[in-house]
Amino acid sequence: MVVYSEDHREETCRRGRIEVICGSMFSGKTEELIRSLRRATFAHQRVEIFKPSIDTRYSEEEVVSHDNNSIKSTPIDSSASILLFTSEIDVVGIDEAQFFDDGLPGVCNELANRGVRVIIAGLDMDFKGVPFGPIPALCAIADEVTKVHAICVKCGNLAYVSHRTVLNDKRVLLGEKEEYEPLCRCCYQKALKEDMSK
Ligand SMILES: Nc1ncnc2c1ncn2[C@@H]1O[C@H](COP(=O)(O)OP(=O)(O)O)[C@@H](O)[C@H]1O
Ligand SMILES: Cc1cn([C@H]2C[C@H](O)[C@@H](COP(=O)(O)O)O2)c(=O)[nH]c1=O
Ligand SMILES: [Zn+2]
Repeated sequence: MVVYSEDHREETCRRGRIEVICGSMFSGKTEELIRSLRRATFAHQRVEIFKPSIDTRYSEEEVVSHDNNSIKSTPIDSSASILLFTSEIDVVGIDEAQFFDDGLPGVCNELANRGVRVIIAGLDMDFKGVPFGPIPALCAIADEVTKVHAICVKCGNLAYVSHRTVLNDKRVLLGEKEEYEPLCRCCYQKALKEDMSK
């Protein structure tokens, strides 16, 4: 039996592919990314990990999950830089991909066409429920898309969006539990109504 995310043929054969892990905040995207990249390292594959340099939330140099799991990464400003670091690499991991520019899908396609396995984690939607940055395009060109879910902090159902709990309308606002809560569709609608009446 092949367990979810343990398809060893897909993990280890050298065929290029694009895998997207998306969902709301606290849905386990980074945990899943780190797990896949660690497994690739155990399989003696050459792994390189990138994150946008604006994401300094927990660490400048590491990808860090909400549970404090971490893995070393290279912070970069532009998706084009990924191509400079990835000759002789088998697996490329990218976290917080929603913050990258629209060149990212082209870069991932080029890597996959060269035979690289590309694993991308990112928010599918912003706090307004609008598809975020290059993630929709990445989902379209991906060989595999995994949508993960947090638990709605109001009712315990599966969450689908990250509700911003502080007053700020900018699309990019780094944050954690002080600024965001994962909510299901129903609780999100209620929360938006409450926000409007404040
Ligand atoms: N409401 C929640 N639902 C699910 N997990 C949560 C929640 N709040 C905190 N967590 C923690 O967040 C972890 C996932 O963190 P992480 O992989 O960094 O998520 P993401 O990258 O999607 O934001 C979970 O393993 C869990 O311990
Ligand atoms: C919804 C939303 C989130 N952000 C920020 C908040 C965090 O710093 C990251 C998401 O991190 P995670 O690993 O998925 O928990 O993105 C934002 O800037 N704008 C938003 O709309
Ligand atoms: Zn709910």
